[in-house]
Amino acid sequence: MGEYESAVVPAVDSTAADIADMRTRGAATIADAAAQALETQARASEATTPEAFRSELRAAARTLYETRPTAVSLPNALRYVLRGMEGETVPELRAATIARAEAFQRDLAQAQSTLGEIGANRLRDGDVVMTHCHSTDALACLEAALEDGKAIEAIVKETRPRKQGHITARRLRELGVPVTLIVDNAARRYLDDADHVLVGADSIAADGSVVNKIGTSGLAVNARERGVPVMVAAQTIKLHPDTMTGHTVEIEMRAAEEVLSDAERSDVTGGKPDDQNLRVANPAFDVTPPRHVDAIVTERGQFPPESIVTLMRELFGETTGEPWEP
Ligand SMILES: O=C(COP(=O)(O)O)[C@H](O)[C@H](O)COP(=O)(O)O
Repeated sequence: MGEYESAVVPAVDSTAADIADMRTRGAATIADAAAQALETQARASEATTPEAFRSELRAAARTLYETRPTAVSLPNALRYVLRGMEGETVPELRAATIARAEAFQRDLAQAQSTLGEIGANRLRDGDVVMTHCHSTDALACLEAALEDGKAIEAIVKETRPRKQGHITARRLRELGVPVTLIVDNAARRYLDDADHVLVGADSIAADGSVVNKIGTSGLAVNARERGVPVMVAAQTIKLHPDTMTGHTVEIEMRAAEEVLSDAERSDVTGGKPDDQNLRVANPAFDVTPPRHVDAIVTERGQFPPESIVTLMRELFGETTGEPWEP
């Protein structure tokens, strides 16, 4: 344990646990919660020297960062807040960090609503949209289209194993959108009824590849074959700066129990739950190549995936490095 890790406040640990256990989930929501946790750390810090304050905030950032590896919005949020940690005294550092975290959360909400308005322009009155998982950025596009007075229907993929499609279906029903909920395996059949596939992203790589919930890439391949355009709604916080220098995005592997309960395992193994030759693979995300994506919609406009790198260079320069690095 580093010198300052013990000074990380319980609220940061509980935010980290909520992210790791997916009580807080979805890339934008994770980023928002992480910024909020750094703000809480800044407010609660009992550091008496600027060096101790900075170290505590970095330790908090590291605790948050180590929860889920795939969504780049998390390190991007941490990096953004820590870069604003400026000042010569503890009160100055505290005030600057709090202001920066608050600005981040405001900008995040604003970016989502701007993105929604841009994405809504792609949707016409009467369109049917197929969704996968639950993405607040994707829903922002649908919400803006509804506000424009367009009638929209949705085909919502259940999204195994965690069934985030239920969250999407609930939210869409709250908005008055007629929903057809389907199991993931029915997606190809129902693509014939869809005018768009609309998904979010956890990370977007410099070559325009989209990292999103497992099953997105298969959906995109089928949609391309069926001639249904694939639209990815992703705030620029989803752009992965490290991929500009050749790094790949780590795909999170989650617990076997999400796929197979203990009782099911016992059933499958004929009462031998310790059978080492029954393995469960549970990747949370996959990578959709740019050729299967029609448009990436951000708060800075809509981009063909191949040109997203120009936006990345503009926003991040050549930035890499871990968020907690001084
Ligand atoms: O893949 C997921 C969520 O996966 P999980 O449920 O494993 O977190 C979402 O499509 C993206 O995170 C975008 O969401 P948003 O648009 O809300 O950032």
